Amino acid sequence: MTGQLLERVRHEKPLIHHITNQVTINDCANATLCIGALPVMTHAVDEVEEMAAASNALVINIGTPTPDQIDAMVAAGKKANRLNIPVILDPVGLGATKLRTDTIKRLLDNVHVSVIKGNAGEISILAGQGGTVKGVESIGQYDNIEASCRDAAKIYACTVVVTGAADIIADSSRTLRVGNGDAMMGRVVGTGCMAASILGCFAAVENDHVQSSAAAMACFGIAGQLAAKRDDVKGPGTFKATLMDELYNLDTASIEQYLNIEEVVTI
Ligand SMILES: Nc1ncnc2c1ncn2[C@@H]1O[C@H](COP(=O)(O)OP(=O)(O)O)[C@@H](O)[C@H]1O
Ligand SMILES: Cc1ncsc1CCOP(=O)(O)O
Ligand SMILES: [Mg+2]
Repeated sequence: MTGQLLERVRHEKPLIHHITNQVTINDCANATLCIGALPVMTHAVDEVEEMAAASNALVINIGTPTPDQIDAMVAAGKKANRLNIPVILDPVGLGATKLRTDTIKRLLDNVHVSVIKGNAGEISILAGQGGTVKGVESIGQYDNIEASCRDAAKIYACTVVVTGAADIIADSSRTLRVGNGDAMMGRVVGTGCMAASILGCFAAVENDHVQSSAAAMACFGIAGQLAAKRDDVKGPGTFKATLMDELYNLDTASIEQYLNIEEVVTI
């Protein structure tokens, strides 16, 4: 399934419209292209509805929010909803400032999102269970994060992905755990944002967003594992460049060898 979905991304080359932050915008564009889809990054209020309509998924990331950009996110999200184009939301830094809290509330009140992806702190806050986010980093221990992931999925009627050493993916009825990835992925800025881009690529080709999200996180994680093993990777700098190479070179054989997706049984 995961390998087939990757092949569909490469065959269909979905256009992934991003309205995203200034820090990792180039990383997201490259990760999208390397996995086999097409990125476009634009946030001008005057064109986002037209661009969203031409796209196969919309990724909204609030990493560096400005008033105009937030208006553009709402306009593009509403247009995507009218056309049944999946919307991925990355609530970067939710809880760190009032602007981020207000922005996520406005987005979720106005736009139906298909997938929300965040770190443990961000998702725990969304689930109403509180959390600490320092800048964009999740701080603290979240022992009930699988339950928080499910709660957030029920509240917002969507699929929720929590990233970490293992990624948790839930909707109202299923929970999956993806064990792929490497600790080096937490040592470079941008892997969380890139994960949202890859989630968009897979959501564009598969309507079951628990399946598409599990495949996306597994592929991204396997690329990270392969990059971390390479002799020419000496630290975060070479790791990040090599991660792009491994996304580009990822094949079915590596997916079959490394795939680590399990269903979490809940009572
Ligand atoms: N210790 C780890 N082991 C395996 N994968 C990791 C680890 N830390 C982060 N990742 C991976 O890195 C990506 C970004 O996750 P994370 O660091 O939690 O996001 P953020 O940058 O938003 O805080 C995800 O694909 C996640 O699976
Ligand atoms: C550092 C920073 N500040 C605002 S957005 C951003 C990038 C966050 O990147 P990621 O969460 O993907 O590591
Ligand atoms: Mg990070």
